[in-house]
Parts: sequence; C-alpha cells; structure tokens
Amino acid sequence: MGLLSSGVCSSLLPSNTCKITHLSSFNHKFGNYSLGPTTSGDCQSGKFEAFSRGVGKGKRGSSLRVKSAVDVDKVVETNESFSGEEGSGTYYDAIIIGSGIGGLVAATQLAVKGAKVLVLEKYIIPGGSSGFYERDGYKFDVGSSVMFGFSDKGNLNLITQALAAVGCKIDVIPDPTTVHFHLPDNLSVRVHREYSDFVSELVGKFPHEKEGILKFYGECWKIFNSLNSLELKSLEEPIYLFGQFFKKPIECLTLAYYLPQNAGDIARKYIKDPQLLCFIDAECFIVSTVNSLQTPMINASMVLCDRHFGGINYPVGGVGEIAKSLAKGLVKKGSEILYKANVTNIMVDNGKAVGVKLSDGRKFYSKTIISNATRWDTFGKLLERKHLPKEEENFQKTYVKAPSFLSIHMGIKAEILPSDTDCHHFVLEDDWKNLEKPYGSIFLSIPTVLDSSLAPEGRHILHIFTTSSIEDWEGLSRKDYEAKKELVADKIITRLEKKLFPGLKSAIVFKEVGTPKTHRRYLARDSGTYGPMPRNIPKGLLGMPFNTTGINGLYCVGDSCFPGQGVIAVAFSGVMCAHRVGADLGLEKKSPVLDAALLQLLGWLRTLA
Ligand SMILES: NC(=O)c1ccc[n+]([C@@H]2O[C@H](COP(=O)([O-])OP(=O)(O)OC[C@H]3O[C@@H](n4cnc5c(N)ncnc54)[C@H](O)[C@@H]3O)[C@@H](O)[C@H]2O)c1
Ligand SMILES: CC(C)=CCC/C(C)=C/C=C/C(C)=C/C=C/C(C)=C/C=C/C=C(C)/C=C/C=C(C)/C=C/C=C(\C)CCC=C(C)C
Repeated sequence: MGLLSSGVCSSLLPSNTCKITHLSSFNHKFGNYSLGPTTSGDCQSGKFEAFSRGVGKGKRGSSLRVKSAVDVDKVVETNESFSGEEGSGTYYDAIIIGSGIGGLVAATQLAVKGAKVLVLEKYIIPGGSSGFYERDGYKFDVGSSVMFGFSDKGNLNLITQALAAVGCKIDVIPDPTTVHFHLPDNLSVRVHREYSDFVSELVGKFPHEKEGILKFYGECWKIFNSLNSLELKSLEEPIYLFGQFFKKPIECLTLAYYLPQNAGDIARKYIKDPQLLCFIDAECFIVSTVNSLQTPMINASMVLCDRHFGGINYPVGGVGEIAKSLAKGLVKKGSEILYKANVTNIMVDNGKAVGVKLSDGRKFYSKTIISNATRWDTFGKLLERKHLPKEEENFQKTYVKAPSFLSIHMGIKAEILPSDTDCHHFVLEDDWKNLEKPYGSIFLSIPTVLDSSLAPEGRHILHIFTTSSIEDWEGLSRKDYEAKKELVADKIITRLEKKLFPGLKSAIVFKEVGTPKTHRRYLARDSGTYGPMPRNIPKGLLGMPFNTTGINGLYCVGDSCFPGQGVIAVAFSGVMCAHRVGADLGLEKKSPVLDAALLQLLGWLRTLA
C-alpha cells in the first residue's frame, strides 16, 4: 500500500497550507495498485493518509479512506468576527453574489490583490455546479467530473493557479482517458491522454482522412499554443492587452484571427467524411452543448488540446474540494463568505450599483458588485427591469439558455463493471440526429474509477446525465413528477445496460434522480440552464460579453461571460473579472482614456456578432 498525502486545507491538518499533487505513478487500469509517496510535501503538516484501491474487484484492502477535507458544517462558519451588515460600518471593495468557481476565483484573486471581499452564497456550501453532496457513504459531484486546467504546467492550468494564489494545493489523479465515445454504427473512440495515441486510434477508424485529422487538430494546437503562451488577464484592460500584443504579436494576432470563427467550419476545410464530421460534432457537443458549427474555435481548441497537454486530472476527494479550498483560502486572505445568503436585489443609486439586499432583509454595501448568477438571473431577477442595459438586450438576442440536465446519481455494486472501464463515457446509440435532442445522448462519469474513496467499499458511483428542458417537468403534481422521474431514469438506465453494462439494473444499491427543477432550485440558475448557447450560428466568441456591464460598478462573472460554459472557462472569467475590477478599484494599473476607447471598441465588435 502506498501513501498519499491528503487533505485540502484539511481541518484534520494543523497547517493552513493546502496542496495539489499529481499522482504520477499509478496504473490506470483496474486492479489493485499502489501510489508511491508523493513528493510535493508543502502541506506542511507532514501528516499523511494511506490510500490505495482495488476498484475492479471492489476492494480497498487495508487502506484508510481519504477523508473529506473540510466538513460542510465547518465551512458554513467562515469567520467568527463576521460583521459586514448594514450599520456595522464595514464597506467592502467587492461583493460577489454566488460562490460558483467563477465567483470564487474572482473573489480570491481580488483578495490576493488586497481587496476586502464579501461572497454571498444562497446555498449552504460553496461550489454551485461544481459542488458536491453526500448520501449513504457516497460523495457525489453535483456536475461534471471532467476537470481541465488542473495540471502543473503551462499558463492554462487556471484551477491550479487559482488555488496556488491562496496557498492551496490539491492532490489530483491523472485520468488516462478523457472520454470514451460510444457512437452510432458501433463507432467507439477512446480519447487517450497521449495525443499520439488518440490520433492513431482516430486515424485507425478513418484511415482515408488521416491528413484531414492531422490538419484539423493541428490547427487546434496552433491556437492552443498561442493561448498557452499568454499571461491571462482581462481582455477589457487596455494596458495589459496592448502589452500582450507588443510582447507576443504573432500569438495575439492568431487569437484575434480565430476569435470570430467556429470549429465546424474549420473541420470542413479538411475533413469530408460525414461520419467523422459527426464525431467532431460530438467532440464539441460535450463541452458546448451545441454542434461544431456553433462552437467557437478558440474554445474547441482549448479543450481538444488541454486534455492532452495538461491532461484531465481528478481532485482527490471529489470536485467539491476545489470550491472548499478556494473558500478557505479566501477567508485566510482576510475576506469573507456568508452562506444561506440569498441575494434578492442589487441596489442601484444614480446609475451605480452600490449594494445588495438579501431575502431576510439584510443589506450590504460595497464599491463594486460582481454577480456570479447567470445574466438571465442577474438582469431578470436581481435588478429592476428599468435597469436592463442595451448590451444585455443584445446578449439575449444572440444567446439563449441552454437546456438543463436530468441527472441520475447512483451507487452500484462494483463487480458489475468490467475491469478496464474508463471514467467518462459519452453514449449516442443509433442516430446522429439525436445528438442535440433532449435525452438523445447520455453522459456518464464513474469518478470512483479514479478515486475509490468517494464510495463505500465494493461500490462505484455512476453519475449519468442527459439534456432535458424545464418545460418537460412543469405543471405536474408531486406524484406525477416523481413517477415521471422514475420512468425517464429507468429508460436511460436501460439504454446504458444495453449498450455498456449488462446487468446494471440489478447492481443498483442507491439511486437519486435530479431534474431541471432540481438544478434551478439548488443552483439558482434560471430554468436550471447549463449556460448560454448561441441562438443561431455565432461569430465564434465575438458576441460573448466580458465582465463589465452597462451598469456602473456592476460586473458579471461565470458562464454567461466570455469564454462561456465550463469550469476552466469560468475560472478564466474569474481571473479576467478580478483584473478589471482590481484596475477600477485602483489595485492594478489603469488608464481611463484607453479604458473608454477599448470598452467602446469591444462593445462595437460585439454588435457584429
Ligand atoms: N450545470 C451543471 O450541471 C454543471 C455541472 C458541472 C460544471 N458546470 C460548469 O460550471 C459552470 C458554472 O459555473 P459558474 O461559476 O458560472 O456558476 P455556478 O452556477 O456554478 O455558481 C453560481 C453560484 O451562485 C449562487 N447564486 C446564484 N444566485 C444567487 C443569489 N441570488 N444569491 C446568492 N447566491 C446565488 C448559486 O447558489 C451558485 O452557488 C458551467 O458553465 C458549467 O460548465 C455545470
Ligand atoms: C479583444 C480582441 C478583439 C482581440 C484580442 C485577441 C486576443 C489576445 C484574444 C485572447 C483570447 C483569449 C485569451 C481567450 C481565452 C480563452 C479560453 C481560456 C477559453 C477556455 C475555454 C474553455 C472551455 C470552453 C471549456 C469547456 C469545458 C466544458 C464545458 C467541460 C464540460 C465537460 C462535461 C460536460 C463533461 C463531459 C462528461 C462526460 C463525457 C461524462
């Protein structure tokens, strides 16, 4: 049995420092294996927890389980001396509505710059879509378990960097296969961590398209390498932006060239085989919920390459550890986070956002307000209609709410899974036309393949999700709603049983079904939406708004900002937002004249989208 240092800002550990370690020496296939002692021991406690696994055989041997690093109850109590309410005399530099990864990255980055920040979160723990919940000994990720940006190299490992900024590191487990596609006509493709292995597998399926495959993915690499060479900050801050153009002109011009382009058009320049083009659609769909013709080329390049460059790395203890660490790091930097704090109004005075009001009547004031709620929630619910800026009207013309998801969280007997099962699967059985239809394709994550500590011994977690719209679930009586959940979930599980795991139903020991209404309720997202998606064919990323809004002092962060959906994407939006807000607060360099010119130029460019 090997040893792995555990604990994300663990309450078990005496030190306040947290850590990320790459568990490099592991055998990714099933069966028992050992993890060697980790080397990055900067969680200075020196306390280690034993960790080993026997996933395929459902064994854990004599290992101890990696402990959930911080208990939820402790997170709720963030700061004993909290006193930021109206009348307390506390006036913040920034109030952040929501503690999704976008909000937390913005908050921590600002706190590091010296700002006094208050995060207000409606729910009882941080993380939003990247949160977790525990039931019957299982620790479920609320959303996706595919983590980009968690490597130890390059400039795009934004999750690693965000944690490091507040002195945190988390142990991660490299995922050898980003996703295993199970597609019509029995097309099965594994996206291996090694780029050359992935390309060989794809070329093996489409030998006549070898050149097209190399050219398309090669163009993605050109963009990725440009992105990866830049220092990433706010594209709305001219001193930084012009500085980057000066330092890296070719890379910036490359990005400017691809900014208005979509992946599907570029794929079609090189690839003719209709089935391969459908595969590229599926590649894009899993990260953008739309086909390749609607997926911005920069976003596609980011995910299609980072999975090989930095790789997909799963945080030990589950995705929820990221938000918990960021929240702890924030408090360590002297800022505050308050849970069960439901913001109902953004207060605007003389055209400037000045504070927020909670559902229990409390009021908080601040120099700037940053909303991590979606733009539909921010401008549709938190502000009076009269405050809807023209820019937001335009945004709502260009983008619509993507559907939500039906999610099934299950605990199953481990022996039902073949020993070489991958962690992530995407299933579309018969007809490519169903790719984007509700319930058409199925996403499946089995995070216990990587971290067996998330489930009781001898069990696996299956997180199954498929697109579904809120309209499908409204107007039902409680009884009909429950019955429909069972029926729809049963159909999805039957499909997986047929396609992937015979006998699956008989192996289920725990099952909980969430609908778009669940997402709306717990994530406070209008219609439970997954994020914005283009109404028509977009001009790449050109129409996506950044962080400033038409209301002075109000900023947005998260997936309804550039560059869109995705944990790493919202982390970038958090970095950009903190930089822009930092400049406006006088914590970063700023040029008011250049600001006005750039913001006007960017606003005009968006009207072309
Ligand atoms: N929807 C999913 O199933 C899912 C799953 C995994 C990852 N993701 C990714 O996460 C991204 C979203 O991240 P994000 O940072 O933009 O946002 P988020 O939706 O994850 O977090 C927003 C947070 O704000 C809080 N909030 C909203 N309104 C509030 C209010 N009025 N008062 C107080 N708190 C409020 C919510 O409770 C939530 O914690 C998505 O784009 C997606 O790619 C989504
Ligand atoms: C301004 C102007 C005009 C110009 C300028 C030019 C320049 C310089 C530019 C620049 C740019 C930049 C920097 C950009 C950046 C970008 C980025 C970073 C991006 C990113 C992106 C990302 C993304 C999109 C991601 C996503 C992801 C996702 C969504 C994921 C998901 C997942 C899932 C769902 C899972 C699946 C599962 C299974 C299969 C199971």
